[in-house]
Amino acid sequence: MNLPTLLATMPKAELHIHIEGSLEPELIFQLAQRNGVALPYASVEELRRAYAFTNLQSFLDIYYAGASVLLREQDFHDMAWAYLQKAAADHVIRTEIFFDPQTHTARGVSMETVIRGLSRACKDAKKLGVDAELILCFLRHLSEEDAFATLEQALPFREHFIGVGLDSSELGHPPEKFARVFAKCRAEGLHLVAHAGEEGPPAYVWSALDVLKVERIDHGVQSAKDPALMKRLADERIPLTVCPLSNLKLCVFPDLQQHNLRELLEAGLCATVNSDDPAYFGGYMNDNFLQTAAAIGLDRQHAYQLARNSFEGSFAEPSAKARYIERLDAAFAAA
Ligand code: HPA
Ligand SMILES: [Zn+2]
Repeated sequence: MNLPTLLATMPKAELHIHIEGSLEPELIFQLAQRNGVALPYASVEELRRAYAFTNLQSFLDIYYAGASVLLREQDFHDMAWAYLQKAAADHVIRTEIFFDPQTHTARGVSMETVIRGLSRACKDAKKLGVDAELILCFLRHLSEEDAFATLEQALPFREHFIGVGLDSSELGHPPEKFARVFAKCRAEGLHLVAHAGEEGPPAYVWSALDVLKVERIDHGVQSAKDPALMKRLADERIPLTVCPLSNLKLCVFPDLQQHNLRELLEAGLCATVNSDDPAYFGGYMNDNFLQTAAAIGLDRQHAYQLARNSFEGSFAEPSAKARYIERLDAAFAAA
């Protein structure tokens, strides 16, 4: 089996996907019509043409505007279901999905509407052969007080999400701004992750680990600038959820050939490949794997390690992890 086919068909986990970032322009227009929401774009093509980003903030402005069409439980379900079908087609057998409740509650949509819609789609995903879980993200450009209020609204639905994360504008909003709310989440037994070192410095990765006590770093590619941090990440096998096409589209790297994924892997880090916001960045999981492999020259061993890292880095129960890895080994043995 050639490498592209192996990359596409190997079982894998996705650990970094914002569900609002899976909203395709076609679905944005359908939902706008269904809900009577006016859009500042005349057509799907015009909206797609606006997807020319120069950095994280230029993307976030359009991403939050796109989410304004989501009003009802069914809308959240339909968005997640569309993503889960794409994930299944890419041989994703486990996915841990971020959602941004503050983007919706700030518009008057209830926490219950958001969580029930997404959670129903995750349960339905079993029919597709995908184990899907939810991770609630706090928006870091808002206050910690706002994050506490969000947690309060979400706790009645505690059984519907497995952890919390931290996303949105990184620069100027270091992890330590959220020290107290993460401590509370930890006491609640929630898993903890945070975006760090996407555009921000290695210091933000250190504080995500040492102050927030996160179990995984989302992005983390700037860690390569700090040898002591690289050693820590490798020694402790702290997973990095790397998103190559996102990094390309948000100009974190000038081109995919210069992406440092290989460097991270070869330094022994638990690096993984993920899609981040696939509707905005030009590709789902297999697009990320195939384009990155071609650009930086990944081989069969890298492919195996990336898939294995994705299961190792997941929050699945040990028995489920073992089953996933058995399926991976069987796929490589047959290939
Ligand atoms: O890549 C990202 N970084 C920060 N916040 C985000 N929200 C959606 N995608 C991202
Ligand atoms: Zn992200």
